[in-house]
Amino acid sequence: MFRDSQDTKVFTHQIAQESDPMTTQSKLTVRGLNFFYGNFHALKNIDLDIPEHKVTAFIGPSGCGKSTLLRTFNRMYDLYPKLRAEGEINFNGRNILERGVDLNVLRAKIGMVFQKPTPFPMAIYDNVAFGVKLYENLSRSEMDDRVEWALQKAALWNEVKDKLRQSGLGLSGGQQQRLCIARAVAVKPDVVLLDEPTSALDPISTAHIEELVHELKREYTIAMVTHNMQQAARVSDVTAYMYLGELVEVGPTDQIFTKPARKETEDYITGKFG
Ligand SMILES: Nc1ncnc2c1ncn2[C@@H]1O[C@H](COP(=O)(O)OP(=O)(O)OP(=O)(O)O)[C@@H](O)[C@H]1O
Repeated sequence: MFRDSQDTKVFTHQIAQESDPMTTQSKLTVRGLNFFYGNFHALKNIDLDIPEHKVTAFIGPSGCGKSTLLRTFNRMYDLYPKLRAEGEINFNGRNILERGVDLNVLRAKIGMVFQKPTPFPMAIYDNVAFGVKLYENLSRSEMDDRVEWALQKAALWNEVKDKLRQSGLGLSGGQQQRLCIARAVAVKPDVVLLDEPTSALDPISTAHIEELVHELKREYTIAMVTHNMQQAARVSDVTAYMYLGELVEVGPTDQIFTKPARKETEDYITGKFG
């Protein structure tokens, strides 16, 4: 657990000693991705590799397309008519934008946590078990084990183990967000997408989630949208800067924040723009 910003710095430094994120095998490979909201061209020719077992952060001014890009990774946009993606997003040997992809399976493999905590109006236990029941036929004791495992992964078990039958809506905002993370990991995904997961949370809950993200990347690949550049610097291995639907620059987080290759990136991260 982070005690103060000094601890956060030490932790971030340790993480920075890990393998070069840009040479790590990629989990999602995006090529020539374009996205349209009706006639509006929201993502323009995106090429990007999301490295396995790393945290990739998307930054950029409001409306630049960060959330849109994240939502293409599990085709969340398919819930709405008139939205269209073209190009390739390769995941486990398949272009997930193709017809015929089973979206339920895709969303189990590429889970998503939203900006506002969204627990289901049901017991804490059932919040975690709900998705698992859709994909697996577990016995009662296997399900108990899975629920405990997921809540442990989300660093929530100790706080809720004595009240699993109480409503998830009775938890604090930070606990609710960890419950949503437990729900996402319970189905054993490969990738977890986090869309501004801490923007509705207080600093202590935010530190909890950031620490959790560090832990989760050991087993999962993480892609995260954040408005908070300090958070991107603290938490991510790779940072991607977007502007007006284009991917301006992507690279190791240390490099993007200290020696960006593009002037536009530098202007944004130094606060001259945006
Ligand atoms: N449902 C929609 N219909 C039409 N246009 C949309 C829709 N959702 C988003 N857009 C537009 O697409 C562009 C990208 O939006 P997106 O939400 O991806 O940006 P963002 O970088 O995540 O912004 P923010 O940081 O404010 O959340 C914006 O111009 C936005 O107005």
